[in-house]
Amino acid sequence: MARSSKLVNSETVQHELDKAEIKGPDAILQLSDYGLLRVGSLGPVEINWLSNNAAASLLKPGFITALEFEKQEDNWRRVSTGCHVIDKVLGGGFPVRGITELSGESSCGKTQLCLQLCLSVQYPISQGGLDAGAVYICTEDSFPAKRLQQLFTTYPQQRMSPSHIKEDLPKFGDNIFIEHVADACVLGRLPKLLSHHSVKLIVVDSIAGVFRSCYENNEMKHRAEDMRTVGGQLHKMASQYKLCVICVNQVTASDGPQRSVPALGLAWSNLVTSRIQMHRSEPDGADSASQRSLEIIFAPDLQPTSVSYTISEAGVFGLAKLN
Ligand SMILES: Nc1ncnc2c1ncn2[C@@H]1O[C@H](COP(=O)(O)OP(=O)(O)OP(=O)(O)O)[C@@H](O)[C@H]1O
Repeated sequence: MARSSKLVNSETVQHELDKAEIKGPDAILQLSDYGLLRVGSLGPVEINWLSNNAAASLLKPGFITALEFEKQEDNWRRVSTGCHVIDKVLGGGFPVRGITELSGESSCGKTQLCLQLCLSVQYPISQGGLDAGAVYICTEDSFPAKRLQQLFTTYPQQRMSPSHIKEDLPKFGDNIFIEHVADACVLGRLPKLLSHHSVKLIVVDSIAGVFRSCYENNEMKHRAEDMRTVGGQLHKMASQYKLCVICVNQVTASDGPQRSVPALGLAWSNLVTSRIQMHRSEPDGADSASQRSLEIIFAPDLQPTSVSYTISEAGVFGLAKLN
């Protein structure tokens, strides 16, 4: 580590990192403060010291070339949702680093938002996309193909002003790769696909579905190991291909919208870089704009905040606050 502090015993911190198998500044920065708090016995002072030093060790002192600058930019890109209200809360969109978990009650709109991102990622970088395709891995329900078809026509109209709509819109359907898998081999064919196609978004809908079926009660340790393996693979792909990974997750023990707890427990939570939760307070059929909200629970670079949204034929769109 580049800096030291009288308050922090760097050897103890290093020991805790080694125990948790967290190697290098990249891995440290991919964890939120919440995630770091769960690493051994680190306290807020150590975490602050650790994050500052990890960031400092990545920042090269002095001049960098324009090419290096552009490469650094690639590490911090985001996929716009196509809605400036939601993007504002997300710091520009969904990040291409680490794992972003999108959790929420049934029918709150998680799948809708992910479908929308599969289109948005295909837009040019200048328009908030990443000029690349998406992989959609369904682990539970079948892929909502009809709804996606509808979005092909409705989403671009809402996303851009009519003067921007041109005939050279991306051919959305050609760049979305769909797979149905329901076990821990969920990422089996992905490496090959990623090496042959330009993909910048992976959606796993849902991550709970991967670990639901094939474990008995006495196999929880085995399940946690599989979770670490799958999480590690996703982190590796995100960093190697600089792509955005979104894991949809269900919530359990929902006792009012603020108390919903994402499924899979701590073993999974420790692997998540950013946790975003969608809420829906009324049953289907009673939709009203203010009854849905999207909340940042934790993220390394975002404030905990929330925004109301509505779902229309064109997708998920935020509602600007009235002053
Ligand atoms: N064409 C549409 N127009 C308006 N709203 C729609 C449309 N299609 C779906 N919705 C809304 O989206 C909601 C379902 O969202 P979605 O399928 O993303 O839920 P989910 O959070 O993924 O739920 P689950 O966890 O059960 O899969 C419904 O409440 C429905 O009102």
